[in-house]
Amino acid sequence: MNIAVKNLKKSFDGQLLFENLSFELKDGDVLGILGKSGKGKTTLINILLGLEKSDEGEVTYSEEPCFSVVFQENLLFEEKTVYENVKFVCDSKEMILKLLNEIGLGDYLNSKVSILSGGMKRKLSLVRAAAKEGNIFITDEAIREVDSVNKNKMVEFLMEHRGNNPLIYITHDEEDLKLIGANKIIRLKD
Ligand SMILES: Nc1ncnc2c1ncn2[C@@H]1O[C@H](COP(=O)(O)OP(=O)(O)OP(=O)(O)O)[C@@H](O)[C@H]1O
Repeated sequence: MNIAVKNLKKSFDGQLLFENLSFELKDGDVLGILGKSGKGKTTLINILLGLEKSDEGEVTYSEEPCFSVVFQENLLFEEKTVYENVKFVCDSKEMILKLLNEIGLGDYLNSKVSILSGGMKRKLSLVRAAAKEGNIFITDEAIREVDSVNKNKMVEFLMEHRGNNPLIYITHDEEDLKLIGANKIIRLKD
């Protein structure tokens, strides 16, 4: 999968977030998008996902994109169980159990999401993205709300399960970006 982003421009109510933003991604690439709060990180991925329109520019995919996404907000079904949440994107019970065990949620299969801690919900969001057979991985602050041991574990999990698909990794944290080892970085500033 190749992604070509050309001359993107986006502003809201006269506030310019970015312009002339261009980059290309291919299989294996890890793109870090770094920027403080409000600089347009989520807007940029919404444009890539087709949820938001850019003012100018274009995004081209070499094949039909299928996104595995960890959204900034977990967007989990709080009243459904851990298992059911992953089942929405994956038919293989074996795969679901394997992924949940790997990330350390194996004991919570039948627990409602609403009883999980913030970090556990983050892990579940990551499992759901990994369980989906996509060809692009996008994560927005994937490893927030967890301690450093769990951060390392989640990064390892993410890197294993994205396979060779391009990964777009959004964060406001330089240290998190180092952990992920991005080979391309975009810094959104004023
Ligand atoms: N639909 C919208 N209408 C108007 N303004 C918007 C809209 N979406 C985002 N904005 C504004 O655009 C700016 C960038 O928002 P965005 O959510 O992309 O930032 P971010 O870098 O992801 O921030 P954070 O790290 O806090 O999530 C903010 O000032 C926000 O208020």
